[in-house]
Amino acid sequence: METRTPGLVTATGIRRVFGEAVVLDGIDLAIGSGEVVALLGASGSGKSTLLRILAGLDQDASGKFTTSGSQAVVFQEHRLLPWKRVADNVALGVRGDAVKERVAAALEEVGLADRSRAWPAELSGGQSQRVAFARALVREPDLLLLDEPFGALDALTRLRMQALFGRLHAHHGFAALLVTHDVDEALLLADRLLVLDTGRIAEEIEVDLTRPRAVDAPGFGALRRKLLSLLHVPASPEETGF
Ligand SMILES: Nc1ncnc2c1ncn2[C@@H]1O[C@H](COP(=O)(O)OP(=O)(O)OP(=O)(O)O)[C@@H](O)[C@H]1O
Repeated sequence: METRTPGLVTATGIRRVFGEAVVLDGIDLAIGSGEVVALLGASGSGKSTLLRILAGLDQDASGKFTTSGSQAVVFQEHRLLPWKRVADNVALGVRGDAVKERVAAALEEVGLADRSRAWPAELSGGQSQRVAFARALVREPDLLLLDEPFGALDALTRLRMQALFGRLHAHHGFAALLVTHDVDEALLLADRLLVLDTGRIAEEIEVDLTRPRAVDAPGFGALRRKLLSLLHVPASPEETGF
């Protein structure tokens, strides 16, 4: 694993308003080298807004933040250019030496070495999202910003993609901020969880589960129940009532 820059993101007092609505109201956040941080919260709690601010895609927030190292972003939708073949999509905007070889290596890593000449329209949703990951990897990011990257995939493909993410992280050691609605995904992948509620980070949880992780490993269920309760989701038979 390569050595990465420590303290990739440091944010203090991030505030974002849309008209009258205060969406983020003083967010403090730090992401260290190689750390995977999952960001959870109800729909509309401001997860994507925070990710967009950190990615530099929303420049109208107040507060302070610094980032160091290189970044890549993966969205829920793959955002491939339909008129470019897979390899050309991955290579888009990449500079430096041996781009062709780096693109081939990234496609190999996501299991799509044989689809480099395909058009995006010829790929399944899961394959398209693999290409989106290859496009991020080829930039050799210190930090990946992931906005529900598996949210549009069917349940089985999502599990495969989570495993792929785990392998890529173990190999490359990038840090990641993972916006997700999926409690199991957060517990499988993250070192730390942040729960957004009414504009603030309401809860921060260290995930002290050993790796490799599995949903039926000891401790997983207890953390899952705690997280669902923080997210106000009924989990026990008494709460679900059916
Ligand atoms: N460009 C915008 N203009 C006005 N309001 C916006 C804009 N972008 C986001 N918002 C509002 O900010 C709030 C937070 O939106 P955001 O997309 O960050 O939430 P989220 O937690 O990612 O939601 P979801 O989980 O449903 O994707 C919402 O109330 C949304 O309507």
